[in-house]
Amino acid sequence: MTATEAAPSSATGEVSGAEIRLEDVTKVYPGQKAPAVDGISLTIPAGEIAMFVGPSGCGKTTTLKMINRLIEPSSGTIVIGDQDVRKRGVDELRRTIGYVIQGGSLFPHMTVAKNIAIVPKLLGWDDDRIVKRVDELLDLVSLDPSRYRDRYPRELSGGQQQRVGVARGLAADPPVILMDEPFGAVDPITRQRLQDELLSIQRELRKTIVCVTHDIDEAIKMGDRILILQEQAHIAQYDTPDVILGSPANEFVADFVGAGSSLKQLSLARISEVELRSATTARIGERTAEVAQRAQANGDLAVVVLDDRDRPRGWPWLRQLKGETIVEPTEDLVNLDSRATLNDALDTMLSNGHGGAVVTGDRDAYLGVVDFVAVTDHMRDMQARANQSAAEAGSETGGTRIARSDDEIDHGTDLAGTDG
Ligand SMILES: Nc1ncnc2c1ncn2[C@@H]1O[C@H](COP(=O)(O)OP(=O)(O)OP(=O)(O)O)[C@@H](O)[C@H]1O
Repeated sequence: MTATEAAPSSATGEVSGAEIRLEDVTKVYPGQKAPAVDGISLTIPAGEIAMFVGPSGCGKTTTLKMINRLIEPSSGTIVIGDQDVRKRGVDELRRTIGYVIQGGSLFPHMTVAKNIAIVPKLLGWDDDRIVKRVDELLDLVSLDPSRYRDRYPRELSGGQQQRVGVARGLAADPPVILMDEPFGAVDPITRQRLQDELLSIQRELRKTIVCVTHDIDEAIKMGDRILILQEQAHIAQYDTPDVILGSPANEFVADFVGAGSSLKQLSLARISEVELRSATTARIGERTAEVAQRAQANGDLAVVVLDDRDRPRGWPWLRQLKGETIVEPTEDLVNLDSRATLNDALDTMLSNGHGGAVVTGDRDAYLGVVDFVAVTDHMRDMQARANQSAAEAGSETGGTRIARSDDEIDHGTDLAGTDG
């Protein structure tokens, strides 16, 4: 097995990605004097998500596209696993690197299944294996295979097209996936869902993912590491989100990340840190009277309806339960993945009228319900901890870092105060 043919991913969460190393990589476009990318060196550990952010024209996309040789570097070395990408045929290289761009870029004349199967077909997989893989991937990106495999891209919403784009990027189980503004073209709620789905998929697959984004909140939410670039792809800072938020390396980073970072700290805290409540659940086909009785005994006014794979399908109020048995709900329930951020949680809670949200884990399976009080309590705890570490940092170092923290804390108080 070569370094770029990773072992098939399993549900165990083992790393199936490969390390990516850039060594003094430069790109000068023909006819230009100044390099678009000027000697960047960077290591992305196997199994991590690296988010590239920076001002327009700073060289994010050029850097990304040099990894799969859509753009050839002028000098320097790029190594994936233990192989120099220049030593590999361009076609073969690209088949082992997933590539996902804005809108999914699906071929309009091909069905969803055919779009997903492009690379496996090129790799000569037999038909049975391809059919199985396509269904498995549609399932993974939360599209019911029987409903969607034979549709054409025009018969899908923007978010669904983007999901198919992600499925296509994953099709041949590549160790490395490159993404260029993958969720740039969808509305905020769909964007949040797609982000959550990608995080959930990544929890299982542990690929190495490199993703260009314009959205610093997306970078904070998704990234194990964030690369902040200045002009000509000079590195302003490359670190974990909490270090970048807590200790920006310079003014450029501080400005870029934005003032009042406690709001952004909410993007660091995950639902998985908050205590969940176990709400009354019901199965499709169960007798309504029994479900209502159970809910009343629990003091619940609504029940979470689960399908046969434990996936929440709806969250009807008791008064909405008509008929003898529980039927498949028609509402479009917005679930929260346990890796969603507290920011996402607040958005979802404010839009559904339940004062809470249904939380799911791997493969969209039901975990529990998070409510408004639990989130605001958690925010208060976070703030108390931030206060304490600011005070401790103050007694050690004094000065500017404290001023910044005070600023952050004020914003935190505002938020908790207004919404809670
Ligand atoms: N094919 C090309 N020929 C000449 N110059 C190019 C070419 N592609 C990009 N550039 C220039 O190289 C620089 C970096 O471009 P790149 O697209 O990598 O930036 P970016 O950070 O991804 O920008 P954005 O956020 O706007 O997409 C820019 O100054 C751009 O104008």
